[in-house]
Amino acid sequence: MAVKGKRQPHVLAVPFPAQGHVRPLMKLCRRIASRGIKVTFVNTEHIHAKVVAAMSEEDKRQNPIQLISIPDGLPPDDDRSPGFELMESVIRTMPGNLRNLIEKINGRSSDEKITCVIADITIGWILDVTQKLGAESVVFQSAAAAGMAMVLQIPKLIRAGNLDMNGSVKKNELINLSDNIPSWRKNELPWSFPGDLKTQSMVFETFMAGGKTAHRAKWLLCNTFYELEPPACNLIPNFLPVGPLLSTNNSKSSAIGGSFWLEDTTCFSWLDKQQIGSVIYVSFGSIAVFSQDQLNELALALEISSRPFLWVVRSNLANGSIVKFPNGFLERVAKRGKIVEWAPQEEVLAHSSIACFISHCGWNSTMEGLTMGVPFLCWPYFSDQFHNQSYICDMWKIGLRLNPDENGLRSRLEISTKIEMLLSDYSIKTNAVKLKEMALESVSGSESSSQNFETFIYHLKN
Ligand SMILES: O=c1ccn([C@@H]2O[C@H](COP(=O)(O)OP(=O)(O)O[C@H]3O[C@H](CO)[C@@H](O)[C@H](O)[C@H]3O)[C@@H](O)[C@H]2O)c(=O)[nH]1
Repeated sequence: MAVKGKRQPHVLAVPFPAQGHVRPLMKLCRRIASRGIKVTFVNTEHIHAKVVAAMSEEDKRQNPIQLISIPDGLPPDDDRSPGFELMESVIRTMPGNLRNLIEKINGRSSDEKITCVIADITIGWILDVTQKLGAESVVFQSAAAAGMAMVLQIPKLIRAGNLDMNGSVKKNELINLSDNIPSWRKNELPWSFPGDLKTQSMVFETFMAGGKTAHRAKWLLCNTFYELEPPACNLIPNFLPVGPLLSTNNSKSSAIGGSFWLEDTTCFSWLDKQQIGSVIYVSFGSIAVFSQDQLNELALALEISSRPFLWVVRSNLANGSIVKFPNGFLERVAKRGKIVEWAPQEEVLAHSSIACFISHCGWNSTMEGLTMGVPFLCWPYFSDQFHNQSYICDMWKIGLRLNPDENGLRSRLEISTKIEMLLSDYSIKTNAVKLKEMALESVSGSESSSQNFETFIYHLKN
């Protein structure tokens, strides 16, 4: 309950413009809104259009948060792939656009005023602008607490000579934050863009700036739970892990919101027809791309495995080319394979027919898979995904790595062999079930993430 005479809370949420950032923040905002707090969610115009297009009419009617947009400064025909141009444009245009937006909202009436801004840590520096307009600052991390801890340690790592000013590891050594957090290797840091130093420097700079602001923020929220990564959580001041962030309803639609593509709900009737614990789910998030050779190897591995599979093949998965499958592949696997452009992933992973998850180890996929007790076959692509793989394989022991050959390819033999190894590994399955129980406990009643969320709601209202 808001205290009489106090301003009504009004939260403005600002994600970084990418699928893996928009979706978890939207899940959090839905939960906040479900507690009677007004939430306005700001996407770039380009992403706003995608998000709205992927919502059903019912979702739009039921959506408890207000969706609005600001320009991203890029020309309409830009493909807005994560990289230098997008980052540069966001840095150049977002502060001014947000200032104008907040001034406009605040000017409407005192009840409308923005009281709190939740910003993704990648663009955490915008909080320097919004704080001047009277809004409290809260930082959100859509990846692991370990990544957040790493960002906060950047100045120390530069002073110690571990990192240079481009965010590269100076001495070709491992970066270690604590004995119980997997080390980071060269090119596997959250800001790493191997082979593209210009983009990496810019991303590194924004992380550094976001980290500085985060030290001054009231709270640092994250889609993790304390029991999953205690040493990393302990390194972060004012930290409130509130994960796993799950969809708030079971309507088997895109009602969580925040999806950039229309979810193919025919997955459910297909999964219903498969045996319990039999289906290989294959999905690489929203950014990872593959060479045609690598796509062929994966397709042929799924064929060799003889198991049912559900494979998410985005139209842009083949690195700018049209996706092609090996000759006759689709016909040969037609009876046991389903290929979709975008799946309702969280619900798919929760389905009893799923046996394992071939994943790029994006943090959202990692949290969703572990919350559903699904073992992983890890295929990281860039950035934090390598560190997530270390968590999965070495720390939590709920998955296996895929090793590339001398040409950098994961061969059909490697993939099909590891699928069998994974599915016959009893200890991995047992660990996955234990972690699922831990994850679900953390969001139930009196447990850690649930309590942290209550603390945050109380703070917003009082
Ligand atoms: O068919 C699909 C495939 C994915 N998803 C969802 O899309 C999100 C994808 O997020 P994630 O698994 O984190 O992958 P990316 O899209 O690659 O996410 C980016 O953002 C993450 C969070 O910061 C980072 O961990 C990743 O490395 C980075 O690539 C998840 O919620 C999935 O459930 C679907 O709904 N349907």
